[in-house]
Amino acid sequence: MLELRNVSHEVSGKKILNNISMKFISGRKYAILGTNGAGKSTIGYVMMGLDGYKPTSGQIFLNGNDITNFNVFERAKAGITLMWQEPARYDGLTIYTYLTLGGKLDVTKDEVEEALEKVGLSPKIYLNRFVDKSLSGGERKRVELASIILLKPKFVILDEPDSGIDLMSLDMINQVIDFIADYGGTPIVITHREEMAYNTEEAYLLCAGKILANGETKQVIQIFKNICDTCDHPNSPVSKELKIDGR
Ligand SMILES: Nc1ncnc2c1ncn2[C@@H]1O[C@H](COP(=O)(O)OP(=O)(O)OP(=O)(O)O)[C@@H](O)[C@H]1O
Repeated sequence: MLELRNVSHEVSGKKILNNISMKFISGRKYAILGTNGAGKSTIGYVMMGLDGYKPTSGQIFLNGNDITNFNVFERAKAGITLMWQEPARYDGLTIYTYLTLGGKLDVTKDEVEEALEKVGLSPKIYLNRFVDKSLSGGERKRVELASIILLKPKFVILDEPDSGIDLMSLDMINQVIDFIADYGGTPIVITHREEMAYNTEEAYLLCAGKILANGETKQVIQIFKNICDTCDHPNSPVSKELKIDGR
């Protein structure tokens, strides 16, 4: 289990995250839902341990061990992965080299081709393409999803996985999310779109760095629609956390 306990994150005196507590159980599918600027990506960066995103207060635990002071490499080694909203480019690396970690990953060429097919990239066309600016943003995102299929990380934070990918591909992304849960991993989908959250089981609704609601995804989406869609002061949180029964 990955757990955030009373995590706050301040930048120049502004609380971007305010006393966040979250639990992510292995094999369960999660969404972190909220409008633009709610603090969703910041939570992803804090969980991943990126430079400059150490909690100002609070702790992060992985299977009961305090990993608050682990850096990004130590967290990656421990099984936490972040799929960026804007995936990185790796000039000079082919998709095949990238996906096999330069041959270090114990996978066959067939498995690499199968992973590419699962994300809608024809191996014949893409295997030897470079992971550089010649790939579109959506193609790079698909390559990242193929990498998740091959690496099978324990906790996968997917930051706006559908951004840059056409709507038709929502099913493909949902299949990857199911695949992660099926191998016992934990997908954590960061999104401002309820459509992207529907395939998860549990959701956290964020507003102005605070948790407004947590519970079964369908119920949290209902609250998102009732409160956030009609809110005339986005990112000014209502005063108390809404608890949903039957968690
Ligand atoms: N370094 C920083 N300095 C000042 N404000 C920051 C900094 N980083 C983030 N913020 C602010 O913190 C808030 C949360 O940002 P974050 O990127 O986590 O939101 P988000 O929910 O992921 O939004 P989006 O859906 O637009 O990606 C925003 O108001 C953002 O402007």
